[in-house]
Amino acid sequence: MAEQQQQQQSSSTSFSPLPPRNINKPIPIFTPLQRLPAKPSFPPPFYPQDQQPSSPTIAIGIQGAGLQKPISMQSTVSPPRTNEELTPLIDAHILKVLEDLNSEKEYTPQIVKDLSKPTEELAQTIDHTLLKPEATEDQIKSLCEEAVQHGFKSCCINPTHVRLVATTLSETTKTIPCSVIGFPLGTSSTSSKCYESSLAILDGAKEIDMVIPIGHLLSKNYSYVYNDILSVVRATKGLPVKVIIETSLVKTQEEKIAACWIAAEAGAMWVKTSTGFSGGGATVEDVRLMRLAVAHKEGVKVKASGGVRNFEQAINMIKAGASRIGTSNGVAIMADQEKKEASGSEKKEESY
Ligand SMILES: O=C[C@H](O)COP(=O)(O)O
Repeated sequence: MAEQQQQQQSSSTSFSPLPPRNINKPIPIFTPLQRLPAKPSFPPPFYPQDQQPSSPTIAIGIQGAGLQKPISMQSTVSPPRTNEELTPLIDAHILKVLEDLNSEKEYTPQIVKDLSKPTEELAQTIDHTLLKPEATEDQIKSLCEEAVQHGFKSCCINPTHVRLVATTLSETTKTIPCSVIGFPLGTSSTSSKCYESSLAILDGAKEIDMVIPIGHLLSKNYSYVYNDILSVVRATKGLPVKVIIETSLVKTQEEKIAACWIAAEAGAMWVKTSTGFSGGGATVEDVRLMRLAVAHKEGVKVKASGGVRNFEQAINMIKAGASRIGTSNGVAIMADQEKKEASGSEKKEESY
């Protein structure tokens, strides 16, 4: 009875944002009901007019997060864009980008001026990544140590490791925690992605890398994809969101351009090629295409990720238009050239 009352109270309490979490404090143990904030600090997902859920009680996945009693939540924000509205805009954009692709002569990277050797500037383009499910705490700590040592931009990890990374990196501002969301499939509900993002941010994440619902993109259900990204962007309250398109599963240039346009329009700051978990990674062609596909939106950048193993590959990605490299080979990338230089000077010495 008391539990029932508590649930009812919880569903009718006025909403307030989650308090900031002190990352140095031990994590309290929550029951699912307690863990759920009285009201999520993210806005409810937006449903296009043509895709309103049949019952408002399923509009947000709160039941799955611990509540027995469904909560009715209707968005008070103006309705998002419908497929009918989005499709002609996307089709026009596809034509324009394909034209640009054919006519572009030259591109000069704005970042990393010296492309001949690893520099601090290059290190600051690297998201030092460990996303394997079996990653141990010691390996995550080593990831942080390497990132600090080389001056990488971020440590990119799964949400379960964000708190450890935030604590380990608390002395530095140069390297930040970056959490993947809906990773690696992108198939979790929009509400789950929002909630996952909110918790990751409370744990200390400073950037969010989310995976799009790929099947919805391939079904040309553009409004679903737009809504998914927009909801996460709003949940992150101004932190940069990178949108992973998973280019190995999105076969055509048209679909990749559509994904980039939607991400940029929905407020993402980055489009990112790959998770590294779906059998393919970043290619120079995709990075170039994605750069052109977001060029209309000032400030939106491209992250190349998946399969970038050495310095040369990293530089090729930057030359194609990547401003960030997501890689589990950051140390090798920085060492690669140093090794080449060392063996070069040995050869010189030998020849004297
Ligand atoms: O998001 C980044 C990727 O998972 C990194 O892929 P990688 O392990 O092939 O470098």
